[in-house]
Amino acid sequence: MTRLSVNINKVATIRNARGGNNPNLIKVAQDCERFGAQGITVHPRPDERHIRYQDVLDLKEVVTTEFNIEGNPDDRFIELVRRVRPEQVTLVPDAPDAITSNAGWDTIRHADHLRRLVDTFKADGIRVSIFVDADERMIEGAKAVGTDRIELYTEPYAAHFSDDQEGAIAPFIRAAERAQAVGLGLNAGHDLSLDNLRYFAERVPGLLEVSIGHALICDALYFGLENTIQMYLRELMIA
Ligand SMILES: CC(=O)[C@@H](O)[C@H](O)COP(=O)(O)O
Ligand SMILES: NCC(=O)COP(=O)(O)O
Repeated sequence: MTRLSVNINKVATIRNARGGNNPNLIKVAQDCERFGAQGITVHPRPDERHIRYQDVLDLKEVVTTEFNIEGNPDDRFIELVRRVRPEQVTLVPDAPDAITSNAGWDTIRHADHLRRLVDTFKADGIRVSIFVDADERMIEGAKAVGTDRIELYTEPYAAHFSDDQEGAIAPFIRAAERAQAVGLGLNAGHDLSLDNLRYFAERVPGLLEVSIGHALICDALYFGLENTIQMYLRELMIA
């Protein structure tokens, strides 16, 4: 079964808009878990425009499901992750000025850097996932640096889903098969939604986890957080 990790970045974005503590990120994380989420994902960025570094420390005290910290491994991020020791760290190569993550790693060009990071985090007992495009060479490169899992960057799938479902999913099926063949665990995320999630989860083999934030929090405005999480979980309950 594919697990749902709820990315709560957008909740922090709303909180930060007024400088107070409404909505309370800690309570939202706990409620996501109570409503069925099997993990909590955060993606702190250097400008702390949504998740603050202190949030990550505070969340560590309360999250009882899988805690997944995503981000670009600069020195501050590495120090934070090593201090918090979440169940999983996901390495994402996003530039500090990127609006959101917009590409996976070139795991061949950055092999030495990634290998050092993987070794460091694994020595701390943290599972490592590397964010990659649905490109078989990049998956083989990820395997070569010793990561436990990869996270497939699903924005291209989401962008093409409405006009060509089969074409949109094809590279992701190939990528997943490659990951399985080389023995890597498989996560996926970015722009997954109630529209495109079931089709993805039904067709991509070995999908262990999806992390979903933007669309899920938008849906919660209409359906409420509890209903929304249940709706996403239903999309993942595939016989
Ligand atoms: C790696 C990934 O795809 C997500 O973590 C995404 O980057 C969410 O970040 P934002 O909420 O800042 O868009
Ligand atoms: N890793 C992807 C993630 O955490 C959430 O991405 P999105 O659903 O906010 O696009």
